[in-house]
Amino acid sequence: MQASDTITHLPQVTEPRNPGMDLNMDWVMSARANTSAIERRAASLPGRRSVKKEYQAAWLCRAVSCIDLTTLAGDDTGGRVARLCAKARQPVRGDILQALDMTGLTVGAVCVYHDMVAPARAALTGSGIPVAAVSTGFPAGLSPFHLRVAEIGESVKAGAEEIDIVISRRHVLTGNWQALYDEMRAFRTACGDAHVKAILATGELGTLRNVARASLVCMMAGADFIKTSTGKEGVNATLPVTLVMLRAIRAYHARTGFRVGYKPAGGISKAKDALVYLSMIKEELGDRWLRPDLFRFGASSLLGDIERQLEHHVTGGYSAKWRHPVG
Ligand SMILES: O=C[C@H](O)COP(=O)(O)O
Repeated sequence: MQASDTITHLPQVTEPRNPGMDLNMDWVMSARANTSAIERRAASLPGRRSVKKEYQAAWLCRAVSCIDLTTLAGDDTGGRVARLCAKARQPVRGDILQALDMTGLTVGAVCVYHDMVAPARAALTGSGIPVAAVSTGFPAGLSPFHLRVAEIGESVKAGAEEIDIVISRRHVLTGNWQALYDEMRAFRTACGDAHVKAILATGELGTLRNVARASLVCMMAGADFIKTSTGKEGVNATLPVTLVMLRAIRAYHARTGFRVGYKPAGGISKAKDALVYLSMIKEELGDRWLRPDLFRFGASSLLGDIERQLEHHVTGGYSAKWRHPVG
């Protein structure tokens, strides 16, 4: 028996998120992940043509609108963040966007450390693009709990509308689901009206079953999004982890009617990989999730390759066959 099997019930979740729902630890513990089946399916995905050539430009524009354009470096400056924000406002060259009839396209959000929230907010004024702040002692989440909670409040005060928190991996690794639930609840409360994305750091959680259970607990405790990684772990977003998290989101939606978003992050830098992720979302969750309010890529270097591919599509004459990927 694992430590996680000895934990009893979570408190019943009766907050607005899960009105009247009988969600408890039994449900969390029933989450399984058939690792070999998931890995087989994930391995088959990139080999297939995920999106037909004539629709790829539309899908790539959709991918752009779902990017959390990120800089999370120790040498970030106001100048670098201002340049990033200019790119966020116009992520692709104007002539390409015009040819695709996509002028006005922007990314989903700009994602920075706390100290860069104010410069980012200033640079994005009037754009409608939200600022996301990584928080709670990102990336390890090992600073004192009260400071992690306070950090959220500071970033919200500075203008962040989205907060990407990191969970304590040890709560998962020791099967202390109650502690994970309580931590997530406290972070959720500190966010107030800001959206909260729960970074699971899946590369450090040991098993896919742990990923499934941590996903459910974070959703029950109020996460608006679940996110794979900080980008700083040894292993970041992967397709098997994505399948597990998408299925947890699907199970949670089936049980509660509440749609939680998904954000793969870390190491996603190729347009063709972005298409694989989008087609997985469409297959596992449906078109409703292919929008920035429910899907984001956390990426610092994906945009360049997408822009290059869009240029090829335009010069290849595919702009005339423009089709919107979802309804
Ligand atoms: O949340 C976003 C990630 O830190 C970005 O990772 P990346 O730099 O590998 O794209």
